[in-house]
Amino acid sequence: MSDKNLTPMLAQYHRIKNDYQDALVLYRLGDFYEMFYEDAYKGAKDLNIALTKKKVGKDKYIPMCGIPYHAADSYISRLVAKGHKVAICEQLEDASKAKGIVKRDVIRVITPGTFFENEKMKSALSSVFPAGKDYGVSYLDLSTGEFFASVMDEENLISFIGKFQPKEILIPENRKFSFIKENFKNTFLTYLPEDYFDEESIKELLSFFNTVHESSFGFTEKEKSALHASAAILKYSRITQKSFLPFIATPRPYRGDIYIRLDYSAQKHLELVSANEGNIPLLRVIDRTLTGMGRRRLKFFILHPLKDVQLIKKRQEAVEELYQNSTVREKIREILNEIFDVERLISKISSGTMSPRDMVALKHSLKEIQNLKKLETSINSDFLKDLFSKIEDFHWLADKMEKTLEDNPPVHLKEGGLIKKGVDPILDELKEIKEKGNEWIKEYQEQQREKTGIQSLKVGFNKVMGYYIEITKPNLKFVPEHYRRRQTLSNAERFTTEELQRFEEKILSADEKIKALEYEIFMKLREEVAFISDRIAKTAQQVGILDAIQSLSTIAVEKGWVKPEISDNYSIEIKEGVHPVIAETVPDFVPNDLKMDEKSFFHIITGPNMAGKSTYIRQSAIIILLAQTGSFIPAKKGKIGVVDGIFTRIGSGDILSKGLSTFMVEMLEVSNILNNITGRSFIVLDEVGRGTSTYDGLSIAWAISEYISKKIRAKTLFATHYHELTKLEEEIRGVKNFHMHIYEDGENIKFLYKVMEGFSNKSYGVHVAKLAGIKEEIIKRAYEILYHLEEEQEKKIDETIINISQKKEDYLPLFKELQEEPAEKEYIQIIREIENIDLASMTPIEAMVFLNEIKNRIKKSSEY
Ligand SMILES: Nc1ncnc2c1ncn2[C@@H]1O[C@H](COP(=O)(O)OP(=O)(O)OP(=O)(O)O)[C@@H](O)[C@H]1O
Repeated sequence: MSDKNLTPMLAQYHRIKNDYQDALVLYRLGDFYEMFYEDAYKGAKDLNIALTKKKVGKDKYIPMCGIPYHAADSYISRLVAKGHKVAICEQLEDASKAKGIVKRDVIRVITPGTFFENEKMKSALSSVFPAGKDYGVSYLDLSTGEFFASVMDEENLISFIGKFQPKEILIPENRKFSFIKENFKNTFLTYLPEDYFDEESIKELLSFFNTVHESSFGFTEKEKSALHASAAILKYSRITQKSFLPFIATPRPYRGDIYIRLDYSAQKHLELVSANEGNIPLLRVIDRTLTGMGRRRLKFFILHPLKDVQLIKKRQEAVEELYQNSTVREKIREILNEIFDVERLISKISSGTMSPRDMVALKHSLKEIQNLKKLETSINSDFLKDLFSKIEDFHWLADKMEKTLEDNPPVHLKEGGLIKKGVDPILDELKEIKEKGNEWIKEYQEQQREKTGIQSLKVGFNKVMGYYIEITKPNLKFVPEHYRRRQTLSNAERFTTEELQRFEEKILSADEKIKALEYEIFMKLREEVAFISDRIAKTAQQVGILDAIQSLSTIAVEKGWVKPEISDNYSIEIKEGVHPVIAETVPDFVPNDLKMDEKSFFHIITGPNMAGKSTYIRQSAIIILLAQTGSFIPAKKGKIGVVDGIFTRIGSGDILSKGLSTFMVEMLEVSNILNNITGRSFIVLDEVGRGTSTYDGLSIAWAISEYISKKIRAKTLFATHYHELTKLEEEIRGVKNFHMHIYEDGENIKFLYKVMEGFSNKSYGVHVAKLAGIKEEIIKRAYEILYHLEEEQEKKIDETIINISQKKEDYLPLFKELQEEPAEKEYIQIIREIENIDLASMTPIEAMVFLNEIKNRIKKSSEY
């Protein structure tokens, strides 16, 4: 449609919409935001509101739906949560004063990753830029200003996204990166033109942070792609947020290499920060933080256990100090309890969304931070000393805010009542006029009562009429002539006088001036704070770390946890460890030990269903993880030789949602583990091989166990129902059998939840079926069948195992070849497999999975 055929309003709408094709344009019309055309269909559907029509000419209508301006926030939240981008198109001039069509433009685009003021959404952005086989990746949380970037491989990238859970990921438009989509179904991908990531954008990034050289951010030459990713994230934020752009801290390198490898599966399986339905995540159980900053920092600690013994010990000393010194700990907690989320408050400053009440909250927090700073002299550990030295005292600013701002200001900026007396002489004078005005009114009312003799005469005010004199009907006969009638009510009439009108003008103009001046003074104060917001943000960060540390000390005191001994040794020893989450809900939780060293590092754990195997192997991983974050541990005693990664393969998780078969997902996860482990890793395997036929499953479980225990020698806990695996103990040094102890009394068994040496050769599956209430006659029959099968199988398996063990070379020639010339053989094998695949019958996902597997295998082979 050409502009000529459109009404002026629609022509304006089309011009604006043209620039925001990928967003829903909310077009302000009086008290409503309207959506038109396609946007109206989408909006009405996703908000479940009525789709209406707008008349745009004779017999011409277009689809429309609208949301009220004053309730827009909640509607916008719903649209953004559904993955829409929402362009807010405002009226830029007063409609009553506009000549012709009111000027309008988009003042901000809200996207899933940039809705920073919405606390529920937890919006954050990431961007990914390819760098050879690696990726530059950047993360920005606009609600706190936290901004960091790094370069990493695909596995680490998935783990990174899993840890930080950005709501929106920015990607160059010619790339697909479908592995991101596959792993993070609920994350929105935004494809951006290449120039968002180019050198020019890096220059803009540098100038935004007033620096001329990239090295000032601390990135090395090799990390250039992290800058490309950061440049895109900043550009996108600036373009979408416009004048609403909040505070953004200088980007810093995220040094993944000081942390252990904790892949995405392990984060999920161990239920660290989020859990499957019905379960509670670890973080929620151990969180004793008192501020938003602390909560975020504790979450970071849990997802980033450290590798370096010295770093762990330093943090541990801090936790220990506050553990022992209850006076200082309680004092710190008292103060933290009074501190608001300063990181969030600061981010609001430059976006202009900071309300007077936010400013009072900031003042209050800065005062409390000053009290915190006073505790510096009571602190001894290096870690806390260093932390306190970085907490800046902003009492001068808090004092200034105290002197300037009213203690209980209104919510809105333009209502007045923000600024205290004594700040500005002109403001004081105006306020005096206003106050005197109230007295004047009282006197005037008295005077008029006397003059007219009407005792019920009232001088009142309302927004529409201004000041008036109200006289009840029976007294109308006494009204003097110079009174001018303004309004008739049912039982009274309202009048004004020249004198009263003159007074009104003076008062109202004073009021307007007061509001304008108060606003100006507030904005000046806000600017002053904005000027040093990066310094305040740095202090807030330290307060967050302190909060996380005290939280670890507090939970340790509360639950009687102990400080583990951390070392570079290979061995791990945990005495009477418990699962910190399950022990909360199970009243008589049975503690268990774990002892691993060079002679016993691959533990095969057997035992019936429901006997506590999974709980035990997960609790061991969680205890090691906690120890390496510097935390105390839920045990009687612990000696932890640090691990460089925690890997898990547990349960079936979200297999169906991936559209892959159970077994395929299981094997993908195992393949990832095998590709990334070292001799210093800790592995938890729960029933690997269960998803396929018994013999396939057993063979794979057997081969994996051999590989890990012989070649890699990584500490492993393997819970399994394949009792045949327990034979490995005789075969391989370091493999040891354990079982969950059961008390057996005839047909009845009792779970004791105790891990004991040796294996259990019974699975008690039929017994569990009985517990579940399956009919007695079926249970009886099952026992009969079981008895025969067990006898048969025992014989067979024993023979087979002797054969595999003694004549492995004869039975498995390929196995032997692989061990001798692994790389070449693997390459030949891969070529053969590629020749044989039937592309036509593969889905794109299967093809991707195949390709990914090949890639991993080539990578693995080249490492031999
Ligand atoms: N140490 C313990 N002390 C007390 N109760 C426990 C202990 N460990 C586990 N339990 C209880 O037993 C239940 C089953 O534990 P878990 O899931 O670990 O068994 P499992 O042996 O892995 O079973 P399956 O083989 O069926 O997966 C837990 O939900 C918990 O209630």
